Amino acid sequence: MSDKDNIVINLKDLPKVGVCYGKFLPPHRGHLYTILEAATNVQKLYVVVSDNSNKIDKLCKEDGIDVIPVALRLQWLAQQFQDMDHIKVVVLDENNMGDDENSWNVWADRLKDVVKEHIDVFYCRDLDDSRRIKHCFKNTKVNLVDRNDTIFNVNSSEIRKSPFKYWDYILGPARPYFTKKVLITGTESSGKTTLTKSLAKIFNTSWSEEEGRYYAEKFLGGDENYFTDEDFIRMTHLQVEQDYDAMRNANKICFFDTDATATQYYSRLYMGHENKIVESYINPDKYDLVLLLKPDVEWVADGQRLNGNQEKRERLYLNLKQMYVERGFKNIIEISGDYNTRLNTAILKSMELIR
Ligand SMILES: NC(=O)c1ccc[n+]([C@@H]2O[C@H](COP(=O)([O-])OP(=O)(O)OC[C@H]3O[C@@H](n4cnc5c(N)ncnc54)[C@H](O)[C@@H]3O)[C@@H](O)[C@H]2O)c1
Repeated sequence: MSDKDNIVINLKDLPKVGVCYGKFLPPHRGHLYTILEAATNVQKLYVVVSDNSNKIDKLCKEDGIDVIPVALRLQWLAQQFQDMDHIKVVVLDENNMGDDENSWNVWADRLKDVVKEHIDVFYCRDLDDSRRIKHCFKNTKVNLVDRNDTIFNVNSSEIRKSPFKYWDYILGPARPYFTKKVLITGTESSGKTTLTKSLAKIFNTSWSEEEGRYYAEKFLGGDENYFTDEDFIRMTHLQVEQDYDAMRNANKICFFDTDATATQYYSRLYMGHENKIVESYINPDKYDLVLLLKPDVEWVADGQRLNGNQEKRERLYLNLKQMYVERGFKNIIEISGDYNTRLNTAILKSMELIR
C-alpha cells in the first residue's frame, strides 16, 4: 500500500470558496463552530461581517449596551483567525439595503463585489436563508450547520442582554469590550497595590500593575531625581500596553493599579508641571468604577515614597481627588478604614458591576 492510499481527502478536492455571513454582535462559540465547520470543508473561507449601522444601533439600544461598531467586530474576528490563513474576514456594506424579499438580490450583488471569485458553498443555519441564497447564486450549494443549536445553544442577543451569564461563550477577543474596568487609585502608601492584587485574586481575574513603581529602578539607576518629561510619557505609554494585556486576559472584571491621571499627579510632584502628552492619555470613559483610597492607613516608607507627613498626605489626596473630578471621572467611591474594611467595601462595590 502506498502513502497515497491512506489519504482520505486531498485539499484540492475540497470546494474552493465558502462563505459564512452574519452580524457577529458579538461573536460567540456557536459562530466559531459554524465557521470552523465550514473551514474544514473548503479551501478558502470568507467570513462576511455585516455593516448595517441602523440595524446594529437599534439592536444594541434594545439590549441596553453601547453600540458595537463594525470596526470592532471585524477586529475581533480578524484576531480570532489571525493564525488561520485560509479564513478571510471581510466587511459587507448592508446600509440602505431594505428588508424585503428583493433586498436579497441587492445583498447578493454587493456580496459578489466583495467576494470576487465564484462562491461554491454557503454555510448558515436558516432554511429560509438557504432558499433565498440558492435563488440568488446559481451553481452554489448551501450547507446547513447545527440547525437545532445542539452544540452551542446560545445566541448573540442573549449575550448582549446578560454578558456575564454567557461569559464562557463570548470569544476571547470580544471579552475586553464587556469586561468591567475598576481603577484603584490614591496617593502614596494608601494600600493601593495590595488591594488591587487582592481584588484580582478574589475575582479570579487579571490586573494591571503600576509601571511607575518600577520605572526608576528599571531605567534611572533607581534614582527618581533623574526623571525627565519624556519618562512620564514613556511610563504612560507602557501603562496603556500593560492595561491592554490585562484586559485581554480578564475574567468579567479587570483591576487597574493606576491610570494616566495619577501619572499626571506625579508629573506635577516631581517635575513641577503637568505633561501635555500624559494628559492626552487620560480617559475617564475607560472605567466603570473608581476606588479612591483615602490616606488614613499607616504610612509605610518603602524607599520610593516621598510624602509621609500626615497633613501633607491629606492635602495631596484632595489634590488627586480634584484631578479626577475635574476630568469627568464618574462613579468615584472613596474607600477608607482599616485594610479589612477597605477590602470588603471594594469587593462589594466590584461585585455589583458583574451581577
Ligand atoms: N437584508 C437582506 O436581504 C439580507 C440578506 C442576507 C443576509 N443578510 C444579513 O445577514 C446577516 C445574518 O445575520 P444573522 O442574524 O444570522 O447573524 P449572526 O451573527 O447571528 O449569525 C452568523 C452565523 O452564525 C450562525 N449561528 C448563530 N448562532 C449559532 C449557534 N449558536 N450555533 C451555530 N451557528 C450559529 C448563524 O446561523 C449565521 O449563519 C444579517 O446581518 C443580515 O442583515 C441580509
